[in-house]
Formats: sequence, C-alpha cells, structure tokens
Amino acid sequence: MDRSSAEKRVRELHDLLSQYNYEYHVLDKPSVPDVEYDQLLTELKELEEAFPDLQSPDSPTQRVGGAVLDQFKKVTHRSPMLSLGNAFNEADLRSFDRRIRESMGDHVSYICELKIDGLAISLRYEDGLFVQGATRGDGTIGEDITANLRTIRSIPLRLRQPFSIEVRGEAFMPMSSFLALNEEKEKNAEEPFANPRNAAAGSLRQLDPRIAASRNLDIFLYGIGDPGETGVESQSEGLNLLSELGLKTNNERRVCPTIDDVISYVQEWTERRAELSYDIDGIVIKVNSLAQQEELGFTAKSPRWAIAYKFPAEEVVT
Ligand SMILES: NC(=O)c1cnc(N)c2cc(Br)sc12
Repeated sequence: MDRSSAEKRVRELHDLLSQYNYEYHVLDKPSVPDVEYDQLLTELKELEEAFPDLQSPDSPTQRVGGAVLDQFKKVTHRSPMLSLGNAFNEADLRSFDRRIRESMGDHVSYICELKIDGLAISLRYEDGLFVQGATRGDGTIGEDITANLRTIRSIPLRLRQPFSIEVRGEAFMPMSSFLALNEEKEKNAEEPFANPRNAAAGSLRQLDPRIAASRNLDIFLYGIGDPGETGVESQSEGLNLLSELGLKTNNERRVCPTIDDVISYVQEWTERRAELSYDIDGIVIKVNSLAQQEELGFTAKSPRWAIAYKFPAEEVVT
C-alpha cells in the first residue's frame, strides 16, 4: 500500500474505531462484534508500524503508554473540586429543600444522580483532544494520572466535537472486575483490596500504566468545570452535552421537581442498589438550574445547591 492510501485508511480506521468505542461505552449499543473491533485495531497497528509518522496521540493504539513514571506531577485544578454536604435521612432532605426554597422561592427543580463509589477525577480536553487527567487530591491540587486514565476504554482520546473543556467524574472498578482481581490476588497470596473504591484508587495510582490497563476500570462523567462557556443552562442539559461529546454519563439520573420526588428516587435506589454492576454509596441531589446554582453559591468547602444522601452503612455479615 502506498503512503497516501495508507494515510486515508488510517483516518478511516480512527473514525470507525472511535465510533465503535462511542457505541459500546456511551450508547451501550455496539453495532459490530468485539472481534471486528479487534481486527480493525490490529490493521491500524500494522499500518502505524509500516508508516510510523501516521501514528498520533489520539490513536486508539496509543492507550497504554510505555514509560513507567517515577512519580506523579502535581496539577492545580482551574476550579476547585468540592466535596458535598451530607444528608442521612428524610428529615435532612426536607430541611435541605426548605433552605433552598427560602432563598429561591418555589420555582426550584432538582436532579438526582447515583453517587458512584470510586475516585473523583478531572479530565481536560483542548480542541477535542484529551490532554490531561488528574485526581481530586485536596480539591485544589491533584496528581497527574493522564497515562493511567488513557487506558480506560470509556474515556475518549478525542471528543466528537472539538471542545476545549474540563469535565469531572468518578473513575470506578465494576464489581465483576473487583471480584476477579481479588481472586487473582488470593491465588498469588497477595493482600486483596477491601472494596472496589480502594481497588480503583490503587489501580489509578500505579506508576506503571500497564497495570492500570489490566484492571478494567470505567468512569462516569457528571460535571463541567466551567459550564458558562458551553451555553448549557441546567445540570441535565450539561449531562446530555457530555454524552453528545462522547463522554460516558450515568443514565439513571432523573429530574425531580419536588423533594417528594427526590425522596421516592432515594427510596427506589435504596432498594435497587444491589442490581447495579458497580458500587454506589448514596444519591447526589442538585438544584438543576445553573443560574440558581450560581445564585446559591458555596460555603467554604461545599456547594449550597447540592447535597449527598448517604445510604445507611451496610451491616457487615460476619
Ligand atoms: N453525579 C454526581 O454528581 C456524582 C456522582 N458520584 C460521586 N461520587 C460524586 C461526588 C461528587 Br463531589 S458529585 C458526584
């Protein structure tokens, strides 16, 4: 194959493989079997070996970098990654609602999202290209774990539109991967991880990306660092934008106009929690309108417009 037809085919393969990645991880509706994806990936690898200058950082062949780091660089977040105030029962939720309505009047609607039990992450894209990923750290300064995050298949190396945007989410280890990993560890007489959150954190804070690549990690994105520039006006619109850009969001979210709707959602997921393939430790409730979030603002460390309902600690079966 001559170089110009190789160049054309490489572009075609990039488009096909990122479309299939989007269908599989974001839409959860693959249009081709895995074996076809793997064949196209092998074809791309062979073309990049034959024409090394056709290789690019957003190529799906570049997910597992070679270098083992000796430490992580520090990253200062452009806007702080905050923590949430907690609610533990219905009374707490109703007093949250009262406080909001006292400041905002009665035209308030909430959005409920599952609280993923993983590791808070920030991803930065420049003109659509994934350029940096970091842990939350202390909320202002985190660790640069870009090489490890590139190994997560559901994180696109290039967005479907050339946005420059910083997005926040939670990286996690699905229960099936957690159980398999601990089985492996027990077989090698190694200390197993206590829970999927520790396993995800331990995997992403490895200095060797090949170890992170072997841990089948996943991610749900749920926030935009600076939504002002995107023109979205609510959290629910923001989540739809993230999905359109090719980022994985959690579909169980629900707009809840009243606190009674919030309480029904909390009740529903208290009961349905066990059917999920990943751990959640509660529900995040936010005022849906970004303008109202802006008006409510923040306390020293948490937004006034959101609260985390925490599930009661599970009885440990001894
Ligand atoms: N959907 C969400 O907003 C969400 C989900 N899962 C989490 N662990 C967190 C943490 C913060 Br802080 S927000 C959030």
